[in-house]
Formats: sequence, C-alpha cells, structure tokens
Amino acid sequence: MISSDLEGLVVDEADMRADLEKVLIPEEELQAKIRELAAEIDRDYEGRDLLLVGVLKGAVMVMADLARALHTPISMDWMAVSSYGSGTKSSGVVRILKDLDADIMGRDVLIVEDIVDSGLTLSWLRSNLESRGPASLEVCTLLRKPDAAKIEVGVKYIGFDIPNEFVIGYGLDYSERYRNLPFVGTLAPHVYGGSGEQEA
Ligand SMILES: O=P(O)(O)OC[C@H]1O[C@H](OP(=O)(O)OP(=O)(O)O)[C@H](O)[C@@H]1O
Ligand code: HPA
Ligand SMILES: [Mg+2]
Repeated sequence: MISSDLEGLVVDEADMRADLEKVLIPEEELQAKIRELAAEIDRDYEGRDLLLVGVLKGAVMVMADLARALHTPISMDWMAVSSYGSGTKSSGVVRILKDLDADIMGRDVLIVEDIVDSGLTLSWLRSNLESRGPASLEVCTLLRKPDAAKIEVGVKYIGFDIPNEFVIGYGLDYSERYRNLPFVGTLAPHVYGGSGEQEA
C-alpha cells in the first residue's frame, strides 16, 4: 500500500518533468539569487519594520524563501489578484480575489512577486496600494520579461531578466500545474496541444 503510493508519486514527478522543454534557471541559481536579494533588502531596510506583501499564488515560493533569508524583522500579508485566469495572456483586467488583512497606512511595504510579464498586474497593484498611504512602497520580483512589457513599472529588486517565453515552476503555473517544481523552466510544445499555441 505504502510502496505503491510512493511509486505513484515518483511516476507523477517523472510525468511532470517529461512535460518540460528546458530548465531555464536551476534550483541552486534561484536560491543564490534569493540570498543576494535578501542581503540587498536587509541593507536598505536596516532598523525598519518591513511588511512583505506576497501576491498569491505565484509568489508563495519566493516569499517563503526570501522571508527566511532576511534578517530584517518582517510581517507578511497576502493579496490574491487575477489577470490571467486560466490562460497564458494577461487580460489587463485585474480582479481582487483576496485583499490585505491589515491597513498599510504609514508602513514600509515591499510587494513580492514571482514575475513581471506585461507589467499590467503590478502597475494596477502599485497604484492600488499607493492609494492606501504607505510610508514607502517598493517591489521585489524574482523574474521579469523586459521584451513583454506593455507598461513600465518601477521595480527596485529584480532577480532575473528572462526571454519572452511562458515559464513554469517555483510558483509559476500553467493551468495550476507545475508550481511545485524547484526550478524555472519552459514547457514542451505537446503540453499546449502540439500546435505551440499556449492556452489553458
Ligand atoms: O505582468 P503581468 O502580465 O500582469 O503578469 C504577472 C502576473 O501574472 C501571474 O499571476 P496569475 O494571474 O497567473 O495568478 P497566479 O499567481 O495565481 O498564477 C504572476 O504571478 C503575476 O502576478
Ligand atoms: O510566463 C509566465 N508563466 C506563468 N505565469 C505567468 N504569469 C505571467 N507570465 C507568466
Ligand atoms: Mg498563473
């Protein structure tokens, strides 16, 4: 019973990896970058009380690793917004699915994102949070696609600039799958139905 369950897990993991085209950023590089970003943030926020705002669900992994790499005292809050629905193109129409639990008036706030793609989600989020009167508002994103930008958004801490390809892993999903891969990669064309067209 136990061993067949374990076998199932191994097969599932092999299936997930068979869907990959390539690994773009290996796990060790991701973790080293998170430590670098944390050191920078520690320097910038020394002596302050920082509020990390994670953007669900994609930023869960970055948030968990970044928070543990920081020495600065932090609190965490979460927002869930959706502009992608189940597809691979941003609609630009952002919906709040879950708002912050607490008021951010007068707080030092750092938005934590997994990816800035078109920039539409972050642009909307920045102005939404700015209107709530924080003492400061900055953004940390693990990934950014400069060639996909539809709007310029101020992002202070950037892990990696990546090519304009749909990526998965380390929090990033395609149709809610692959978030638990420990690296960032791209999907093989057969996953999109063999046409290369990305849809979910
Ligand atoms: O720069 P943009 O083109 O707006 O794209 C970036 C946003 O899209 C993704 O979220 P998604 O809506 O897929 O929700 P999820 O994090 O729950 O997957 C990602 O986590 C960012 O929040
Ligand atoms: O490349 C991406 N992958 C997964 N989710 C995303 N949301 C915006 N861009 C991406
Ligand atoms: Mg998504």
